[in-house]
Amino acid sequence: MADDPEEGMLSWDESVFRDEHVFEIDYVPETFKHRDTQTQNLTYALRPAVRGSRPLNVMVRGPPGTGKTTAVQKLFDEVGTQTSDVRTIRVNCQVNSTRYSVFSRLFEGTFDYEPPSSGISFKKLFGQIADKLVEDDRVLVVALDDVNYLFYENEASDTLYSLLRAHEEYPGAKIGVIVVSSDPTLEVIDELDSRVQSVFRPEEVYFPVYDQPEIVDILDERVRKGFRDGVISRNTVERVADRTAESGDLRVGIDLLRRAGLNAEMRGSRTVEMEDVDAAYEKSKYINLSRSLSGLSDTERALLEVIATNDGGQAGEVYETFHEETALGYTRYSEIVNKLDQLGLIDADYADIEGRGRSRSLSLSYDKEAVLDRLE
Ligand SMILES: Nc1ncnc2c1ncn2[C@@H]1O[C@H](COP(=O)(O)OP(=O)(O)OP(=O)(O)O)[C@@H](O)[C@H]1O
Repeated sequence: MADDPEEGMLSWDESVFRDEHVFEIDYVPETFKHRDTQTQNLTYALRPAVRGSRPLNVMVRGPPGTGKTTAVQKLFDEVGTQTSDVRTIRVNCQVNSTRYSVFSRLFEGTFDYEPPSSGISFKKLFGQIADKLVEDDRVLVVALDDVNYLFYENEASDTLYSLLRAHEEYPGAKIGVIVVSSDPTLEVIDELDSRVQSVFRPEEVYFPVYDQPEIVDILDERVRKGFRDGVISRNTVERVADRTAESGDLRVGIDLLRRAGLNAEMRGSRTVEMEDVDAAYEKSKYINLSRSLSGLSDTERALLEVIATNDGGQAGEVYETFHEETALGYTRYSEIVNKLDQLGLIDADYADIEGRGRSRSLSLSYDKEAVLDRLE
């Protein structure tokens, strides 16, 4: 086949990629540029844990795709190389969005197996985790990643309260918490109950969006590892970085490189050109949308679909259709509307309606077809 490639197609052993894996979501970059201050502050907060004491709590904030999860991952890896007396567990709150489910994950991280599926009380679950910590004389560091999802479900205060007061109920238990929020509009401390505020005074670490030159610098490593030599020019990488800077999310840039590479191959080209990047951007720009949608439950998706088909509709009318489809009541409906609004998927604005006072109109924040396509 390599001798006689069909016109316009690369043969199987020809590729623009050297290693496509570096563009995938679970790839942990070797170098972590432009995050020195943040890494230092995080390390400083965790130093006491390495010495066997309770670490400082930390609040990490910053928009999506600014390296927060990567920083925590790298920090936990580093702690692991220093000592085995600290247990580090990262909880993805998009998946584990209630106190019970956060603690189930902590149980799993502690014992290496899941808690009994028949269900045990929260108190028991917590007791077993704490007893094991004290027995092993280990410090536990919990990273609540995407903690904003706990707020959307009204579970943040209870979860933090349990973690922060653990040492009172279980003497000898040493737990530190890193909360990571990717919702720039969420005032984490203000939104907590006062009983939590009085015990939670975290160090703050902020992750700003990367600017265009920083993005070029960071993407350069992926380009060198992921593409064969000479496949993509500096100008084209600059274009990728321009697009990425518009969205502020580094994931857009990584996804753009991969899709542009695939587009080039589809054209039968051995080089990635501007046109490949521009075509890829039509998909890559929605990476954040896809990510938000992937965390939604069936009912949340159902409501979003109703809103999409009645884009700009009044909250009351949308509710009627939603209720017909799901039989859910108004309270649950309002909660989901708020969550979709907080996630940046919809805009729920109050407007004066003639003769009917003030009412909310619900409109999509993204292109309708883009949402409907991805909901299918
Ligand atoms: N400085 C950097 N160097 C190399 N890669 C980076 C850097 N910062 C982020 N990345 C990459 O960008 C992607 C997104 O980063 P990460 O998941 O850490 O962001 P985040 O801020 O946690 O996002 P979210 O808030 O949406 O969870 C990952 O693929 C990560 O490897």
